[in-house]
Amino acid sequence: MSEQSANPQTTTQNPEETNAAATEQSPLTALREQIDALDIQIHNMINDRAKLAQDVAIYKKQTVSDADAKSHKNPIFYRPEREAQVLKAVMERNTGPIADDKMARLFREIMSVCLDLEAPQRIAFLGPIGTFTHAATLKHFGKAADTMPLATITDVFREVEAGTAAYGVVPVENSSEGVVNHTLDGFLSSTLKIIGEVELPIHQNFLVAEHTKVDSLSRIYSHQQSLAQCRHWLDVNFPNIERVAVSSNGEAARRLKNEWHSAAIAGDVAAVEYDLHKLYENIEDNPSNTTRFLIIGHEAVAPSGQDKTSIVVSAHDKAGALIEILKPLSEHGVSMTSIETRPERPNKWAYVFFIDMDGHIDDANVTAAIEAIRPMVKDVRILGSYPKAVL
Ligand SMILES: O=C(O)C(=O)C[C@]1(C(=O)O)C=C[C@@H](O)C=C1
Repeated sequence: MSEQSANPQTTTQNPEETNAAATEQSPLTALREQIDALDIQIHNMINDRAKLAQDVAIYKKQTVSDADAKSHKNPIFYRPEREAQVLKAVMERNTGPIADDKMARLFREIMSVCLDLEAPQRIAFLGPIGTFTHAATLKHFGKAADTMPLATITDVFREVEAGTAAYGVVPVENSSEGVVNHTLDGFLSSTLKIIGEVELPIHQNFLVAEHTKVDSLSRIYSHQQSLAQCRHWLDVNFPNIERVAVSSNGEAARRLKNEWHSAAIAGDVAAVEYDLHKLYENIEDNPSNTTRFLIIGHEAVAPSGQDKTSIVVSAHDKAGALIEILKPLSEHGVSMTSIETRPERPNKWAYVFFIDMDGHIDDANVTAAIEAIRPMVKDVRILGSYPKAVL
C-alpha cells in the first residue's frame, strides 16, 4: 500500500481460496474476511489520527509566540511528555492478548509516523548504523525518524547544538560497565538539555552472512565491550577462534560482507541492517545487562506525571561537601536515583556531581531542594526534567 493511498474500500484474496470459497467457505476464509474488515477500520482510523496530528501541527505553528517568531524559532513539534503519556495509557488500558510492551511499540510507530507528518525530525546518534545506540534511537523515536549516525559523542553534541539535528541520542550508563564519561563530560561544555531517556536490554547475537562457511570459522569481530560481555559463552562454544576488537558492533557486522570465515557479535539492528543471520541468540553472559541512553535537545520538557530531573553540581573543595549537598533532597522528600562524580576540568582535584532525582523541576519540592543546594556550592545547573523511560 503506498503512503498516499487512504481509505481502502476493497480487499484482495488469494485466487485458490476464492475458488474453494465458491463451493463452501472455509473457516480460514471466514476468519480472513473478518481480519480484512477490521484492517479497513484500523487503516482509516490511523489516517484519521494522522489528520488530527496535522491539525495539532497547524495549531503549534499558529501559537509560536511573537518573540519566538522574531528570533526565527520553529514551533516545537516533538513533545516527549505527551508521547510518554500516550504510551503509558496504552500499556495501562491494554487487556491482551498482545503484551503491554508490544502494544505500546505499535503505538510508538504510529506516533512516529504522525510526528513525521507534522514535521520530519532529524535525530543524531552515536553511530555507526547497527549499534545499540542506533537501536535505542529507533526504540525511542520510532522508525519514521530521520536518523543520522555520527562518529563520536562529541559530534552528537555538536550537531545538535548547531541545529543540524534536532535531537541527539548518546549512551550514558551500562548496568555492568558503569557510566559513559564522554557523555557526562559533554554536558560540562554544552548548554544542551536532557529531554528524555531510553533503556535498552543488551542482547548479543552470533551473526553470520549468507556466504559464511560456518564450519570453518576462524575469527569473530565485535566491540571490545561486547566481546567482554560474551567471554564465557565464547570460551565454552568457540574457544579457538580469534577474537578481534573493532570500533563498534556495527563495524563488526559490516566486515562480514567480504569475509567467508568470520562471524560478528552484535545486536538485532545490526543483523537487519547488514542482512545477517543469527546463528545463536542472547549469547551475553549476563542476560539482565541494560544500557541507558539520554536524549539531548534544546527545549525544556513539560511535566508528564512521571519524571526525572538531572542536575550537575560544582561543589566547594572541602570535607563533607557532598553530604551537605544531599541533605536538602531528603529534607524536601525528593528521592535521588543516581549520583556520579567527574573531575571538574581544568581545575585539579575539583569535582562535579551529576545527580538524578525523581520529579519535575515544576514540582515545588524539587525546586525547593535545588534552591536550598544553590548557596552551598559554586554552581548548580539543571540539565533537564524529562519523562522516565516508558518502554
Ligand atoms: O500531541 C501532540 O503535541 C502531537 O503532536 C501529536 C503526537 C501524537 O501523534 O500523538 C505527535 C507528536 C508529538 O511528539 C506528540 C504526540
